[in-house]
Amino acid sequence: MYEFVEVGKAKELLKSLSIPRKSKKVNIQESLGKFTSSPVVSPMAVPSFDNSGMDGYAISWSDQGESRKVVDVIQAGASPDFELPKGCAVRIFTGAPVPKGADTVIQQELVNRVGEVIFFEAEQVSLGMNVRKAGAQCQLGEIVIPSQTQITPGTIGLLASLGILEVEVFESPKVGIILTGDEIIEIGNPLRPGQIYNANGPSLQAFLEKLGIEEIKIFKVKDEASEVTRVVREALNEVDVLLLTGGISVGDYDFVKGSLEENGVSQVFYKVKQRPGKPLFVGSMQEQLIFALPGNPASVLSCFIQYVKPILQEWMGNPEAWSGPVYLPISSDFTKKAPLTFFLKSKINQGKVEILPGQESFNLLPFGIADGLVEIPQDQEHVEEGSLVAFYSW
Ligand SMILES: Nc1nc2c(c(=O)[nH]1)N[C@H]1C(S)=C(S)[C@@H](COP(=O)(O)OP(=O)(O)OC[C@H]3O[C@@H](n4cnc5c(N)ncnc54)[C@H](O)[C@@H]3O)O[C@H]1N2
Ligand code: MOO
Repeated sequence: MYEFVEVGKAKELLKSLSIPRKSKKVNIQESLGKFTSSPVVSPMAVPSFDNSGMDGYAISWSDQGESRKVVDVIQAGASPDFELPKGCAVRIFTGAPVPKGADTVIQQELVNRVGEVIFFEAEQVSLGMNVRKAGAQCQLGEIVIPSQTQITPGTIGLLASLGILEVEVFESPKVGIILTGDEIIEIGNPLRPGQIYNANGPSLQAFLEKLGIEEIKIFKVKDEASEVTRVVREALNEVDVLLLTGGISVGDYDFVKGSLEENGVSQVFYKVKQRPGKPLFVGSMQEQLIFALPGNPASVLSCFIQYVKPILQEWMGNPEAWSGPVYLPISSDFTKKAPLTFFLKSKINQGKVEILPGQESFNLLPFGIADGLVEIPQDQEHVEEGSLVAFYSW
């Protein structure tokens, strides 16, 4: 049971958790952004027949001379059952099958046609030119997409070209969000004194949707111990990953940690040497993972990006889930005193990263324009303009 761990240790603990990934078959049109859970094997050779790569004339290269008699026409979609006679050519179009006996296509720009005879210069022609051979793209049984590949529009095109209707992908976990806090009001309602709008819920929901989480359940609970325990139990019956916001600090109305323990959740770690997001709690129960995010909006978003997002990506088969930050030069000096890792809302301007004003953990203003977070390590007090800093994009 770890307490007040460094950021690196927190990530190490998360990486060591076992993740119960499941896979399912989906229609290729619904697979965009998901990761393949097994290699995709080609059910056929592609192209399945030799075909022309140009509009022109199909000939046999070994026939002698610089002219041929045109004896037929083959369109794309045709299935010719004749063999090209010696010394002859057929008019052919892009994508049309090259007939038996022909091995070379001369594009029409290189040909002078007079009546039924074509003339060309032999030195401009080479054996096999403009013929797309059967199996040139892939052979029957060949692995065309490895496991754990993210499906892009291009991948979908490839799958369709192979006649594949469904693809096996990793399922996304069901994620629950429990919002705690008597002061939290849904947008669309008037605010009474002491109340604030629920910012964490909509923002977490958007993050989850962006990651491709398909099932999201939202729960709201009053700051009352028995209620928090009841709603945690209800949520744990329904989801694979449970996120909570607020109520994880040490206040008299912070009931989340106790409620999780009462429901049998074991602590992986509690509190991280970071700002914002210090009171983060991570727990596990059988195959479920539980993240109690500190209620301040900046803490929620920082903890989500640093810890929840990579776990969810790993769950969904992304091999780059923990690949870490990119390094960019910082646009001005930065100094901190506290021996904590800082995560700072930042914007990229002309290749440099700028730390935005308003870094307090209640302040959402910089999130309006930020591109991501800069990480300043725990023991570093000063960063000089132009030096490289770790940057995590959304
Ligand atoms: N005595 C101490 N007090 C606090 C400590 C500490 O170490 N000792 N840590 C502070 C830090 S750091 C953080 S972060 C917060 C975390 O507190 P909780 O997780 O218990 O969160 P709450 O108190 O419930 O809420 C904090 C803050 O966030 C607002 N909030 C909550 N939910 C939402 C929401 N859905 N949308 C928008 N804003 C939300 C809430 O109104 C509070 O202002 O504890 C410090 N205190
Ligand atoms: O850990 Mo808190 O987010 O600094 O306010």
